[in-house]
Amino acid sequence: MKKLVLTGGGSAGHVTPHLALIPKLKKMGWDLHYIGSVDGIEKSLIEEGTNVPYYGISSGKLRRYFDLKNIKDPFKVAAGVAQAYLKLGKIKPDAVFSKGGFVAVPVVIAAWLRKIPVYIHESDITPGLANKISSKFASKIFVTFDEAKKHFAAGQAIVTGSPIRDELLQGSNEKGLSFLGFRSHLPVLTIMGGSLGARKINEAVRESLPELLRSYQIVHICGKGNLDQNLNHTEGYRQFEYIQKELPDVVAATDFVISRAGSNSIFEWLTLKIPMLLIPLTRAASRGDQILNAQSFEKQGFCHVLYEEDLTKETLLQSLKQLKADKDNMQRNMESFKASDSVDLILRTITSGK
Ligand SMILES: CC(=O)N[C@H]1[C@@H](OP(=O)(O)OP(=O)(O)OC[C@H]2O[C@@H](n3ccc(=O)[nH]c3=O)[C@H](O)[C@@H]2O)O[C@H](CO)[C@@H](O)[C@@H]1O
Repeated sequence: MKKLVLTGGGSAGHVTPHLALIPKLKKMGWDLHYIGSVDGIEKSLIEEGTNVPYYGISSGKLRRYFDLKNIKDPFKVAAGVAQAYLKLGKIKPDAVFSKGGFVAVPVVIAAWLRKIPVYIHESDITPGLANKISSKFASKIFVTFDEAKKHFAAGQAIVTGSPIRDELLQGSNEKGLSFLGFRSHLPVLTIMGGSLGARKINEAVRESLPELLRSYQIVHICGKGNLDQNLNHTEGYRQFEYIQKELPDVVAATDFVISRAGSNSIFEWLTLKIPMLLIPLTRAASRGDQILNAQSFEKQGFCHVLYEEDLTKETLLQSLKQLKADKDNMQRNMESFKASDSVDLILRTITSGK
């Protein structure tokens, strides 16, 4: 039986593509194992969402800026490499597949030391630091965007698009409404501030609630620790830290979305043809990857964009009005998008061992 070690974490975008691949890999007879951090979001997503055995290793953040933790973290990364090296020695996988994030770097280095082929996937137009480092040790790099290819060595990258979980496309509108306690008299607006939530979006939404609730029923995915208990009994408003199992039904019940521009999320909304208003993470808080993602979608007529610097109660309400008015047009543009068979492309390459 062929063995594959999966790795990636730190935020859900570095894990959910694995969730799309796992059922098919199992059907093909692969023996799967996951190496992640001791307590990152990847641990609960894998342990609760699959029966793939999970192993936690030490991990440190790699920063481009000065921070006192920069002194301690290289030791944590070195410890992670040693732990991953031992684990890989026990599992003896045929390959390692990394979806990026800092925890993946020690696993990739350990795999390279053991001469195990490494595959990685990059979801954004520009690679993150973890994937930039990992690419030096990888045989092939799968990328979501064609524009990402130029950041890697010639011939190394394959455009596969974004692997999307099958179940996300099979949700039920009725089940979604019933789970949310909603009726069908008003459209459902889902707000998803990235897998870790977004403070500024949460504030603007909560400030605009009285106006929003006149026109929409609201699902607010606000991230861990961001629930507002005062709003628990607000009619037509449901808040969640994260939605795992019920997400397919919730998206099936969704008419409009306000979302961060994380790559996996926006390709999911696009595939589901749900009109989206994107509020990308700022350059101050990131390398600007979400801005590029959002601009690429905007150019193709798949979304409207509201920059966080311009986000106020007024601009939020105004942007939503424009989104509603442009709905049919946007959905027509989305119809022209043909998703690549991402899961199969990735599986074919990993299986062929090239
Ligand atoms: C802050 C940060 O570093 N963000 C990055 C991170 O975003 P983030 O982790 O938010 O990633 P994405 O938006 O790409 O993916 C989030 C995933 O989580 C899922 N989900 C989310 C909320 C929820 O309640 N339930 C649920 O299942 C979504 O369906 C999606 O599959 O990785 C992305 C892909 O590299 C990057 O583009 C983002 O810039």
